[in-house]
Amino acid sequence: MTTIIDGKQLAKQVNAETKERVAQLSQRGIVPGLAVIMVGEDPASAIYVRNKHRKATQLGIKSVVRDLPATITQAELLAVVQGYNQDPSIHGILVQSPLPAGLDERGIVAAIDPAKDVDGFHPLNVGKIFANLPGNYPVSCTPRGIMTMLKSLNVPLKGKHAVVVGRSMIVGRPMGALLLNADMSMTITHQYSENLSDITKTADVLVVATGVAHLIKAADVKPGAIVIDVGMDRDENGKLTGDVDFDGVFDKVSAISPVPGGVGPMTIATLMQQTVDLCEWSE
Ligand SMILES: Nc1nc(=O)c2c([nH]1)NC[C@@H]1CN(c3ccc(C(=O)N[C@@H](CCC(=O)O)C(=O)O)cc3)C=[N+]21
Repeated sequence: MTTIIDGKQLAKQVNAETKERVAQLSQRGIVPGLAVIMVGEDPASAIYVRNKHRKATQLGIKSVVRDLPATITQAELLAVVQGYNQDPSIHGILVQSPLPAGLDERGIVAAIDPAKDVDGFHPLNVGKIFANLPGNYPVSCTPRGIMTMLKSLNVPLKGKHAVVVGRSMIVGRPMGALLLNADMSMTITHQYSENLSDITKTADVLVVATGVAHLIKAADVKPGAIVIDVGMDRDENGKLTGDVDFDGVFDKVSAISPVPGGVGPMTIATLMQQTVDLCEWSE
């Protein structure tokens, strides 16, 4: 029996908890605030931003979407970020990625107040997670959501082998850090890894975030493995699909997250959760 890790259902549970926490805060006259900065007109980004805005509003979070032209200069964008840094009604700031060419995304992210860095992309917060420092700080939402998914399975992770395919700053690297912090053995692989299949076949937990549709097939997974698919790819018919050949690996693994309905909804739920975290931590 293979468990389908239902990210949509789990996201509903997380969102219900978030909504309850927002209600508790409102009794003290506090409203968590999220500012989403979107530069240019990337259509995919526009949809994501709209979804985030809708979810935040549903949960009682104040959501501000700032649409800026692709022609904005680095200095002007920095000034917008600094405005939200100074704004006490805003607890989380997110700069939708990717930024148009010509803007230095790293420089913009580094200008966000680390205490308002709801994406967990600021180098200070990235450093903390890699150092496994105790205390309260934001963590990249997709990996944090994936940890929530893994915990929902109620299987021990300690001492097991986690393999992450992909080494991005947003998913692969922080994912590896969280799995390591959960006392797993941890391997990060990437596009230059030799004998990738030999490595993925040793994974008790396999997290795949490459952007290559159906890269991982049945021959690449260990029997009984837990597989998390972070892919957001399009198949030949333009349909959303993952980095894992879901149908092919299904019978071989113990648990797998689908695309859509897996990691995506959990990323948004975690973003909302972390907005409320930042608000509570600022009190
Ligand atoms: N600063 C920043 N922070 C982000 O968190 C961020 C970003 N930039 N840039 C773009 C990516 C992408 N991302 C997604 C979130 C949810 C779904 C999601 O909910 N997907 C649904 C389906 C969506 C569909 O059908 O197209 C699902 O997987 O079921 C997808 C993608 C957040 N991102």
